[in-house]
Amino acid sequence: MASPAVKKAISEAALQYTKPEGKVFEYGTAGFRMKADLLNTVVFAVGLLAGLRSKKLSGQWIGVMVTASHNPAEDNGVKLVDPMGEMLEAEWETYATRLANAPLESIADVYDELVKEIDVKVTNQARVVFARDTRASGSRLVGVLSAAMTATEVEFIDFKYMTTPQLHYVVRCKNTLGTQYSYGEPSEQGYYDKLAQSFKKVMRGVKVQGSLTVDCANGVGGPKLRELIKVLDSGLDIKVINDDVINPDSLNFDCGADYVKTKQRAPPSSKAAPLDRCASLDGDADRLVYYFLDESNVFRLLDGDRIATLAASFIGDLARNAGIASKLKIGVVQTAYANGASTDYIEKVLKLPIICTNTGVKHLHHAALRFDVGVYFEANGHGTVTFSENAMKVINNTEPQSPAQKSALESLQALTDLINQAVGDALSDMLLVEAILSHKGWSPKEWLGTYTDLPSRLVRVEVNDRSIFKAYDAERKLESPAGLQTKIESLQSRYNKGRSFARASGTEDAVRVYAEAASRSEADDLATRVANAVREAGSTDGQQ
Ligand SMILES: CC(=O)N[C@H]1[C@@H](OP(=O)(O)O)O[C@H](CO)[C@@H](O)[C@@H]1O
Ligand SMILES: [Mg+2]
Repeated sequence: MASPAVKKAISEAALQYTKPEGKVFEYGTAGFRMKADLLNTVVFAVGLLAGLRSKKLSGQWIGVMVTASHNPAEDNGVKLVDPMGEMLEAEWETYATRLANAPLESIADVYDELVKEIDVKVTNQARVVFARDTRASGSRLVGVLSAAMTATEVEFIDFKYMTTPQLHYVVRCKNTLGTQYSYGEPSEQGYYDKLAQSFKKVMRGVKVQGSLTVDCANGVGGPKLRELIKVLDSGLDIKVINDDVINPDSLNFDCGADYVKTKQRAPPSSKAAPLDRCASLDGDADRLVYYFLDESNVFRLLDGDRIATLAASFIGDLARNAGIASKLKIGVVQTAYANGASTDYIEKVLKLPIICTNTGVKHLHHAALRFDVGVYFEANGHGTVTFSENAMKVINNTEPQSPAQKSALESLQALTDLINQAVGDALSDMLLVEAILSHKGWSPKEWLGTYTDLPSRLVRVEVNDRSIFKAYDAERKLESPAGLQTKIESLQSRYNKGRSFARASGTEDAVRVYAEAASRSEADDLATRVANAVREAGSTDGQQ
């Protein structure tokens, strides 16, 4: 049971805030996310829960990140990070939702109910690290977070501005410090040094060709990339663009990974010439996409599926060259949004197993852990590679029998440090891509040439109640509304290589429809027809 003093402190601190009327909060795929001025009481609840989570886990460090990623500048959000740098355990999402919806007058009681229900030893230590992106509302919100933690006597460290993956990194470092699993120095500098040193190792004997233009979405990735460049002594020429963090409205405006992926075009501010290598980060630098203009000035996108295939093929080659391929189960994790051509390429050319999961990185991450080397990416650019304990052992303990084997093993070792295994990380993924392209001697054109994407279309459909759209089979099929799945299947069968599915978004009040087919017009046509069917099912079902 929480002490009366702590309960009183919670109540007093809570009453400084006002709960937005009639709003129901839910801890979704990306934590809580909404207009920043509605977030005070939610962040307060998250501060309380972070302390409880740490106490429950015997004082391990928990992270709290204040960000709304690629959303507009006026939004903000908050999410919790578990001890190994992974997303909050699913069961705790419901506790977060409960606390966030508790009336302020009784929030201390709800806190106490949770203490009993989850069986938290309140006398345990609680330790939390937090950081925020560059949104103007961030400083107010970390103030609220600190108030909740002060009331509940939680020890905390404010890491100020950080990218989301940097915070995940720090959390994992804090909890592994001094153990055999030590992940690194728990500081921002420690993060840069680890990336720079491992990149240098991976790049031994190869040279980067040309320069890389990086669009930082005018978010926290800009200043952080500049810090990274200071320690990257590797011949990589990075041109930083869209790194304005002074003008608050510029964040994610006409730039960034989400803009590039959804609009299928370069940011208007980009001055890159044809065949120049370009990349875009999102607002909190956990998403990355590459692109270039071809000889005819046509925009060419290299998205998360492309990064996954590039990484899987490179790691597969290294494992073969190191003579350890038979000891490592390498696999790829995708969602239904992965382009069918990438899935085909992984199965038929790379000959690797694939797992398809629900949308949301936590699902992909979880599935990736089933492989020794799990390469996972969402098409939109979230992703990373995980290495199992067995993989680490094999990579670190195999005695090389030849110089070629030695060099492949050293590259693999360096890759395990270069890759942020805690979470998808745009800066780390970017160095990974640069290293692979350098090793292969590829420009983005050769990378694009590995396979041809099927034209695809993503449509957002607003319906009365998206909760009636219930998906199964890794969200590739719908069990309700009744009859809709049959209709979608009949529509897709009319198109060459047609594939389409619809699912309720986990982050927006809408149903997303995806369609791909052999030609642009067929993909567009299929998407439109399925979207119409969804709209119709959404409205008739509401009236029944
Ligand atoms: C099609 C799509 O891009 N969906 C995104 C989006 O999820 P939805 O559940 O589709 O709204 O936001 C998630 C969180 O950022 C991200 O993980 C996911 O990939
Ligand atoms: Mg993001």
